[in-house]
Amino acid sequence: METIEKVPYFVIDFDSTFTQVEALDELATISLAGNPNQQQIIQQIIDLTNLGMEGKGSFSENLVKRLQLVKANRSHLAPLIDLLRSKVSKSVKRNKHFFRDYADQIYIVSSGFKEFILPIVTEFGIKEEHVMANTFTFDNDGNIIGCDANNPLSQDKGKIKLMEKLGLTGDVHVIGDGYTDYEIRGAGLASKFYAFTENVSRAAVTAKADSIAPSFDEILFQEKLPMTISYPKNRIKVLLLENIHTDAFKLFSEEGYTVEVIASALEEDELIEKIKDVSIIGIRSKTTITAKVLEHAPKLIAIGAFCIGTNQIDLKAAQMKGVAVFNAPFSNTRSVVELAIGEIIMLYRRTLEKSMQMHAGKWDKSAKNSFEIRGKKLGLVGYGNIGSQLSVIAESLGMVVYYYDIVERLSLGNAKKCSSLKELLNTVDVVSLHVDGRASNKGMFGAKEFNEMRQGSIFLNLARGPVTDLKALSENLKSGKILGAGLDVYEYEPKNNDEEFINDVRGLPNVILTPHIGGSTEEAQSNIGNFVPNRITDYINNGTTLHSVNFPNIQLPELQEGHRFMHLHENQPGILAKINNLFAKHNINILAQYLKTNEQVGYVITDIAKIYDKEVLDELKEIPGTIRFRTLY
Ligand SMILES: NC(=O)C1=CN([C@@H]2O[C@H](COP(=O)(O)OP(=O)(O)OC[C@H]3O[C@@H](n4cnc5c(N)ncnc54)[C@H](O)[C@@H]3O)[C@@H](O)[C@H]2O)C=CC1
Ligand SMILES: O=C(O)C(=O)COP(=O)(O)O
Repeated sequence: METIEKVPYFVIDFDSTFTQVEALDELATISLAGNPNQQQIIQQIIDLTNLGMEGKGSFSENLVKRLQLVKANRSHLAPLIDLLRSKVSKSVKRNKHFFRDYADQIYIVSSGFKEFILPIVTEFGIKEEHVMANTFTFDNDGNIIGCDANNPLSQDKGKIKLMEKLGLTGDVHVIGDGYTDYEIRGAGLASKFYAFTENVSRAAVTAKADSIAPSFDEILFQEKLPMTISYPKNRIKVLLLENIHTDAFKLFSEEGYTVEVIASALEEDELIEKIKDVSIIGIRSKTTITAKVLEHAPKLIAIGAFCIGTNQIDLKAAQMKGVAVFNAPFSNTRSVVELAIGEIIMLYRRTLEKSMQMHAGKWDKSAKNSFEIRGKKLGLVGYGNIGSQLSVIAESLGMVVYYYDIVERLSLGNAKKCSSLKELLNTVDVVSLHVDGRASNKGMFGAKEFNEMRQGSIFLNLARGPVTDLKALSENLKSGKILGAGLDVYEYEPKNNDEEFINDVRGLPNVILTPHIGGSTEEAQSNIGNFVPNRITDYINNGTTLHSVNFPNIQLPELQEGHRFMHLHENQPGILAKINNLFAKHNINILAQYLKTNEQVGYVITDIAKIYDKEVLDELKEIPGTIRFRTLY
C-alpha cells in the first residue's frame, strides 16, 4: 500500500474497545456459574476494573485481586473466547478491512490476557507479534493462579513501560477507553489519544482525550483512511424541538447520531443560528421552516414533522434544496377524533358551564338547552384521515354524518357526501373542521359560512387556527346563533407553556378552549416518536422515501452487495439518459435501477458493483439540474 508511510501506528486497547465487554468480568460469569455469591463477586470485580480504568489505586494489586476473585480454570477459556467473538465492537466488525489492510501499523496493547485476546484479534488480521498482553499462570489442575509478574503489563504504569520497551519510531495514536491508555500519551509516547466511547464513556478519560471517538468510523474519518460507511454517524447532528417524545431521542441516539433536544419552538433568527450544522431537524406544528431558514442549513438532509400538518414548512423550497420532509400521517388521528367526540357531547350538555357554576357553589339542575348527540347531524369539512375516522365513530354513537371535501373521497358507513360547503352548512347541527393548513384555507370559514349554519348549531375547529375567523365566530356565539364551540388551534399560539394565551375568545360562553392538544396524548406522541425517526433513518440508510411529503415516494429493497447512488434532480427531459451515459462511459455495470418522479423533481437510484471508477462521482454531481447526490456503501 503506497500510503502506508504516512499512516501512524495505532495502539489499540482490547477490553471495552476492541470488544464491547471486560473479559475478566465475563470470565467470572462463566467460572462462578452456580456459585451462590456470583453476583456479589462479579460486582466486586467490576468495581475493581472501574477503579483501574479510571487510573485509581495500584494496577498490579488490582489485577491480582481480580484474578483471585475470578477463580477460573483453563476449561473456562474456550466458552469465554466464543463469547468475546460475539462481542467484538460493532464499528470494529464493520471496519474489518482496516485491521487487515494496516496490520503493519496496528498493535494491541492490553492489560488483559493473550490466552483470550489472540484468538479474537488474529481473526481480524492483526499480527500475533503485535499483540502485547499478559499471560496467565496455571497450577497442575489448570486453575488460573496468577499472571506472569515479569510482564510489564502486569505492573503499575505497565502500558508506559511496555511502550518504552516497544520503542515504536514514528507517530503513535492510542485508542482506548481507559485511563491507562491515556497515560501512554501523557508520558509522551504517543501524539494523539482517542477516548473510545462506543461501549463505555468514562469522564476521567474523555477529559484527557485529544479526540472523543464514539466509533472506529470517527477515527478512520479523522485519519482520512478508508471507511466502510460513507460518513461517521456521530457527525450527523439531530436537533429535536417542541417536546418531541423521548423515543425519538432514543432511536436517533441508537443510530449513532448526536442528538440535541430543545423543549420549545424556535423563532426564525434563532433557528437560522442553530441549524447551521444540523443534518436532521425534528419539529411539531409550532416551528416554521422558511426558505430563508433552509438557506442557512447547508448540512440538512431531512426534516421530521412529528405531527400531521406540514403547512409550517416550505415544502417546495425544501424539495429544491434536496431536503426530504417526513411526517406522521396517522399516528395522532384517533386522539383528535376522541377529543372532537368528547367536545360535541360536552357542548351539547353545557358541561363546562355547569361545572364552573358548581365550582362557584351554584346548583343549576335544568334540561334547558341540553341535548343528546344521538340523531344529530354532524357535518365534516375535510374528509381525510381524521374526518373519515370521526365519521365512523360518530355514526356508531347515533349521529347522522355529512361531509364535504374538495377532492373525491370514499364515504364510509352511511355518511352522505355534500356537493358544496353551503349545502353541508345548511343541513347539519354540528360543523367540525378537518381541513389541512394549506395557504388557500386561511380564512376559509368566516362570517359568510357562519351565516349559512343553522340556528343553534355547534362549531369545532381542531384543524388549523388561520382557517377560522374568530371575530365572526365570537359574534355568532354572542348572538346565540352558535350554541357552543370547541377550539384547539389559533392563528397565533404561544411559543411555549410560559407564554400567556392572549385571544378575544377568552371568556366567551360555552366555548371549550384547549391549547392545541388534539394530538397530545401519550399514545399518539409515542407513536409519532417512533414513526418519524424510522422513516428518516430508512431514507438515510437506504434511500427509501416512503411517506415523504415532498419527495417522490419509493420503497427500495435493502442494499445487498454493492454501492447505491441516489440522484435527485429537477424533472427535465434527458437526465436519466445522462446518468446512464456516464455509467456506460466509465464501464460501470448497473445491478438495479429505480426511478420515481413528481412534477418538480426526479429521483434515480442506481445500485452498482463495489469496485468502480470514482471519477464518475464528480461527473454525476455535475449533471445540470442535479439537486442532491448521495452514495451509500
Ligand atoms: N389539533 C391537533 O392537534 C391536530 C390537528 N391536525 C390538523 O388536522 C388536519 C387534517 O388532518 P388529516 O385528516 O389527517 O389530513 P388529511 O390530509 O388526511 O385530510 C385533509 C382533508 O381536507 C381536505 N380539504 C382541504 N382543504 C379543504 C377545503 N377547503 N374544503 C374541504 N376540504 C378540504 C383535503 O382534500 C383532505 O381530504 C391536519 O392537516 C392538521 O392541520 C392534525 C392532527 C392534530
Ligand atoms: O398533527 C398535527 O398537525 C397537529 O396539529 C398536532 O401538532 P402538535 O404536534 O401538537 O404541535
